[in-house]
Amino acid sequence: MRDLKEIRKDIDKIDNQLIELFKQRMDCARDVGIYKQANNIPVLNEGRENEILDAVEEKGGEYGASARLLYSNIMELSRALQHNIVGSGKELKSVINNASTDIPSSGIKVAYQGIKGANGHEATLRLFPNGEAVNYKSFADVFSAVDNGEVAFGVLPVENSSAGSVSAVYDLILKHRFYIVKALDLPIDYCLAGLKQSAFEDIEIVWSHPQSLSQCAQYIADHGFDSVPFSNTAIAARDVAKEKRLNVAAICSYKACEEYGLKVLDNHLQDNDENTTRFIVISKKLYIPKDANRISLCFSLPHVTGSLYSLLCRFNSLGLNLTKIESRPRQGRQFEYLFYLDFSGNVRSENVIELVSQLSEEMPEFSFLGNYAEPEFPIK
Ligand SMILES: C=C(O[C@@H]1C=C(C(=O)O)C=C[C@H]1O)C(=O)O
Repeated sequence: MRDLKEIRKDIDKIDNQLIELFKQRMDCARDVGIYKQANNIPVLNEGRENEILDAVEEKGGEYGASARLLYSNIMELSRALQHNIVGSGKELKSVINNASTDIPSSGIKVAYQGIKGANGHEATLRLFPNGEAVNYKSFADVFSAVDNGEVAFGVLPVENSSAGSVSAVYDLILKHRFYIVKALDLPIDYCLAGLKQSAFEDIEIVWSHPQSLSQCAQYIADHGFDSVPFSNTAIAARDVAKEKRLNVAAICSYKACEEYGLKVLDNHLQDNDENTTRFIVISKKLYIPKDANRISLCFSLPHVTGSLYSLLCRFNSLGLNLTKIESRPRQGRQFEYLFYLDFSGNVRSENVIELVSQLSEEMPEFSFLGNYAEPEFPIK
């Protein structure tokens, strides 16, 4: 067995050579960048990269796979350097520089899905206390209202702490690619809302939105209730009041229960005490408030091995914290996905804007969805 001190001495010697070679390689990459800028050549050259990766894998012998991984990282870094030199992402930078900082708070209409008393209505009141909340039937209708200018903003639920993502909304975000300008994590508390003349023992059937049924799945199973999906919790409450069936109750907010003249038959039905739903605000116009701390992007991945891995490496190398990544299948394309990604940061910091600009050039179907302020903890 070799002596540990001796081996470490060798490693130090090799590292000294490696770092010199790494610097020389980066200098070459920089020169290639200068050439590319002068000759208007794109930074990424997949063919060349694949040739290099295949060659190092072959030469790497028993460490072939590791050599490939090491080189894919090195090339990622050399590309990042070249993007800086060629000034990638000019269009995006100008969009970001021209964004307004102040989101109007009054004299505006804000769309939400459902009716008065819905969680979306509550989120809208919290996000725009001085705005005019306008209700729409479906999530798609909220997007259309923003699209055709009927409203300035739309409020949509994207994720619940126990039931997960609202995938229908993600699909609409990826389709329309409006900007996200605000977000909020709203605590969600459900009651069992029945007719004034019903007693808890009469209830056999519960009506609610599928997300809410899922957040109360254990409660529903424990009581042996049959559940019926509704387009919205407040609509379920309104219809319980309208249809007057003694054995039916809605699972809805306390506000909806009161709004539609129902009686609380049971409290706090959610399986998880810390039940919250994250809402976002969509807009056709970009606003980036000064205190923005969250960035959302969407894109598809280039058809190269490890492209998701190398993307994540780039965030890691800048110390940026991903808070969400969601993949949605692309319509009509088997096993191809669009990615939606959130991370912490502000585009006014240099490393963040550089990274986003680079991705805007390299990721197919890239969109910058926004940089907005989101409280770190759920509001009370
Ligand atoms: C250095 C170049 O630019 C990029 C980086 C590469 C590398 O680091 O080897 C290879 C191809 C390009 O995607 C080049 O084009 O040669």
